[in-house]
Amino acid sequence: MKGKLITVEGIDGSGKSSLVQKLGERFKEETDKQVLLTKEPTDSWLGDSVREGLKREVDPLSEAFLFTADHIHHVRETIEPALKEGNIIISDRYSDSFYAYQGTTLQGELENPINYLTDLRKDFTIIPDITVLLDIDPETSVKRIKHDQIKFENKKFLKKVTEKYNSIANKDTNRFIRINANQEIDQITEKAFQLIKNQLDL
Ligand SMILES: Nc1ncnc2c1ncn2[C@@H]1O[C@H](COP(=O)(O)OP(=O)(O)O)[C@@H](O)[C@H]1O
Ligand SMILES: Cc1cn([C@H]2C[C@H](O)[C@@H](COP(=O)(O)OP(=O)(O)O)O2)c(=O)[nH]c1=O
Repeated sequence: MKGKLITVEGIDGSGKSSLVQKLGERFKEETDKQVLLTKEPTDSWLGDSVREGLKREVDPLSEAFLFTADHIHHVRETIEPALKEGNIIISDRYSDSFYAYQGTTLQGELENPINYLTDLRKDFTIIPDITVLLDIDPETSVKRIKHDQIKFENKKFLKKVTEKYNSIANKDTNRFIRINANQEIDQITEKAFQLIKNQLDL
């Protein structure tokens, strides 16, 4: 029995964490499968190192490898075993965050950052069965953020990340579901839930 990997993506403040919680509740109500909620950066010490890096000035290539160490750990320790068990996994961020954010921080440093980053991970990542991309204007998403802002949480940067997300999603329309995040959370949840259920035949 093979499980399903669902990922939720979008810029900071787009509503990912809220959606993951609500989707988790919906799937628990409607299926007899185990539902596992997870996230990147992870809660492990590798995730702590990533969060430490987010508070510091660090060169973007080193930072990309920190994110990648955390991702490998996440795939091996959490994703692979849960898929083997037949679980439904919902991850709050995953590799598309990496391609969109590090694709932006490495712009100008590498010739084609997204190709480089995709190639870097191709031998050990597991591609999600479906990815929900929350569409929102950075002006709106930044206003929603209540904690002290970390380095990526500014409109100019998030505009560039949005362009990267759009270009990644446009190349993989079978995997991506795009939802307008400027609606009530319950509406977003219901739309995402129905689309995922239909597409994955759950
Ligand atoms: N659909 C929505 N409409 C209005 N506010 C929202 C919505 N979804 C989330 N929020 C609020 O916006 C803030 C950021 O949401 P969160 O789910 O943490 O986003 P992310 O995980 O993408 O950073 C939180 O205060 C949350 O309550
Ligand atoms: C997983 C991942 C996150 N990030 C960034 C996005 C966020 O700005 C930051 C922390 O992620 P997160 O805690 O999910 O932030 P938020 O809840 O505000 O969306 O790390 C990357 O740059 N690359 C990655 O591969």
